[in-house]
Amino acid sequence: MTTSPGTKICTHFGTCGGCNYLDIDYTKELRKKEQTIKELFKTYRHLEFRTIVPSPSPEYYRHKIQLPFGRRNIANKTLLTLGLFNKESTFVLDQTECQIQDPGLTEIALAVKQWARREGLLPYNEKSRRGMMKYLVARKSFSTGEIILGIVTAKEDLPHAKDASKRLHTAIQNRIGKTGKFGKIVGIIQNINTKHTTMALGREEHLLWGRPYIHEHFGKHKFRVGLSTFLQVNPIQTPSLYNLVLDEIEPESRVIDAYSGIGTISFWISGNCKEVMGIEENPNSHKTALESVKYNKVHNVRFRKGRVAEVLPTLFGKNYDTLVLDPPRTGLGVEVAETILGMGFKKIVYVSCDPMSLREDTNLLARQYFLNSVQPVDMFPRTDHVETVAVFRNKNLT
Ligand SMILES: C[S@@+](CC[C@H](N)C(=O)[O-])C[C@H]1O[C@@H](n2cnc3c(N)ncnc32)[C@H](O)[C@@H]1O
Repeated sequence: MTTSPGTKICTHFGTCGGCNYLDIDYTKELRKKEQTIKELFKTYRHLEFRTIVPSPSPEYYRHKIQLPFGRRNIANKTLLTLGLFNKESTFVLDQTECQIQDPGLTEIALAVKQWARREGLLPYNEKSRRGMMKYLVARKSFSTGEIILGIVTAKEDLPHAKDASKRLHTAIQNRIGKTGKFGKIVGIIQNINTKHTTMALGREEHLLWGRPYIHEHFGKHKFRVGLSTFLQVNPIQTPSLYNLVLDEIEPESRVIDAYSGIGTISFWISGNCKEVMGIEENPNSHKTALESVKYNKVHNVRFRKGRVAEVLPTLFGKNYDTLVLDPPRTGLGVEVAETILGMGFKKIVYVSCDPMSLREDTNLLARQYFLNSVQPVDMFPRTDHVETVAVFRNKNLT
């Protein structure tokens, strides 16, 4: 079996919970993903299945990492590890390489692990609730190469925080060098998460060095992105995804962009719209979206903060004709679907990162909307995940 020309299979493949398809040719992987979507939606009549959009790069595309710290016996020594969980989620791998992460982020992860070992820091243990180090979260801008990283700790008092963070900065600089080949570190943050939860990030942040955001560009729009806001992890493929949404927006449309994050889709489609209203619950994402309105001098985009289930009904009767949806993996659920059915949008463009919840939501919307097309987009090469853009039309308005 072959992968893309020149690709060697990662040492962790088979054990690591990250990749599923490193051992097959990328074209074969794409056909498998297309088949999954076709199979799931085969009972929908008159549906147009579009060909999957391949990622421009099936390797090194992830520009955000969220890696847990763990502990392993390596060469008869118990050592702190940093990497993804194994497939069975029973231990954290000692990551030495990764073929889907941006190489700069892999270098950062290696530097952080060496630093934590030298400092004698202990990984947090969920059972005993002892230890300090929970996660490394890092994000790199595709357009500027800027990198921020967050060390997530279980307690506030990182031992000798000031000196330890200086040593961390030096360790990272030494690892990634000054040529810019791996990117440029602009901020180091301590994020404190005292809760026993599956969420990586806590609410409290201390800036240890630099600034807490990177500059990222999408098309002609610029954003300042922090650690805790959502951003597509494959920025190389994101323009293709957003263009598929834009293609469905008729000129002078009045659009609601629900689950808008920092507003990247809202800004992307704004040139074709009379008005766009984004809805987002994460306060940091909402704040970033508002700042971006000023920063980019865009006058037809607005944002409301809150849960879609609560904000959407307040926009009833305000003449929005098109709804863009980009929910988390759980999808819309009954309450939001019922609200949508009561609002009479002409068209719905649904960006989904989970085909199963997309199918459930399609059934919920079926009373008033027929599914016109599904277009798979490969945002997550080498993994099982596949993104889909689905277009729905109102049965009463076509
Ligand atoms: C898949 S992301 C999409 C973001 C954006 N469209 C983009 O392309 O970057 C989903 C977003 O929905 C937000 N979210 C999740 N549940 C929500 C809810 N019930 N109401 C409003 N926003 C929600 C998340 O914070 C996240 O920013």
